[in-house]
Amino acid sequence: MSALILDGKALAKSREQQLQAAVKKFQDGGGLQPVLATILVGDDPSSATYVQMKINACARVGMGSRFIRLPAATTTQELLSKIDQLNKDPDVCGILLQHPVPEQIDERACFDAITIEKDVDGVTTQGFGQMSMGEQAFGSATPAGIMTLLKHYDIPLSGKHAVVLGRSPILGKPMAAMLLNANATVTICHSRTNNLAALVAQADIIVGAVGKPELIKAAWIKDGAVVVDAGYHAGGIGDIEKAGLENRVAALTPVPGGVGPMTINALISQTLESAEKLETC
Ligand SMILES: NC(=O)C1=CN([C@@H]2O[C@H](COP(=O)(O)OP(=O)(O)OC[C@H]3O[C@@H](n4cnc5c(N)ncnc54)[C@H](OP(=O)(O)O)[C@@H]3O)[C@@H](O)[C@H]2O)C=CC1
Ligand SMILES: Nc1nc(=O)c2c([nH]1)NC[C@@H]1CN(c3ccc(C(=O)N[C@@H](CCC(=O)O)C(=O)O)cc3)C=[N+]21
Repeated sequence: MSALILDGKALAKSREQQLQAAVKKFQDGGGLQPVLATILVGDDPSSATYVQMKINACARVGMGSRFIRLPAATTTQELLSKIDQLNKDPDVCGILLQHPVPEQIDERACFDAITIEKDVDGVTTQGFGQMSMGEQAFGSATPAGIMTLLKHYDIPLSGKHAVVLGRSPILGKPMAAMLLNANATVTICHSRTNNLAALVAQADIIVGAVGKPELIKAAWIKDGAVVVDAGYHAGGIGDIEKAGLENRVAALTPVPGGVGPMTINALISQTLESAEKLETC
């Protein structure tokens, strides 16, 4: 058996073409250009690269972006007042605060200061709560992108045992809630989980989001499973070891070219959705 490759790069590309047409239609109908504001605090080079990738994606589909770069020594108060300004700015329809922020900043308070209407990256407590309850809200970008990818490839989720490794506020936890809402039976593992290998061995669907290169071993994964790797490390390595998996699992996401492009795609599609809902845009 040769695994189905869940090609996030190709899917994101074709969805960008549809988005580009939708942005044009929105503007032809009298809408203003949808604008995503991205905030980067500090000078971490990989964060700067990710933000640039998001700005480039906006440009490719004809959306505007506003880039706000703040010094590493920014205080919580200063960041909160910047977010408040963007909340009130009628030209901005989405706000992205790049994670992580320097440690003196209360990241949760800053995420939660983003008005729900403009939370196109799905990071607020309110958005998470609404999404978890099955109410309308923008999903956290990475798990939302993963759900779009699974849906595109008709991966069955109902009744399946999904094992999510990682419980971070913008990845593992919302991923688990989305899979639960799609009627999967969900197990969430984290750094205190005792029997990781045995739990992974039971999984029909595995989502790796631990932030440790190849922590999840190929040998733990059963034949026929669906393998989703959100991890991204230098050298094109994910959180899941892939050796030999292509010949025995049902489907897998490549790294790179899997989850990453779908994250950006979720962000920009949700930005257009926000523009369509907001009366000011
Ligand atoms: N492609 C994309 O678009 C994106 C990719 N990423 C990637 O996804 C990965 C996860 O990111 P993120 O969620 O932000 O990371 P965090 O560091 O915030 O969270 C990591 C999670 O993994 C858990 N964990 C750590 N070590 C172990 C272990 N030994 N066994 C089991 N669980 C463990 C932690 O548990 P505990 O809670 O107990 O500490 C925590 O819940 C990273 O590789 C990151 O680069 C992230 C965002 C977007
Ligand atoms: N508030 C917030 N929201 C995020 O969504 C968020 C964040 N903070 N902080 C950092 C992580 C990281 N992240 C990535 C997005 C795309 C790729 C991506 O497209 N990667 C390409 C490879 C790119 C390359 O290196 O060429 C791929 O996987 O194919 C990777 C990582 C979003 N994040």
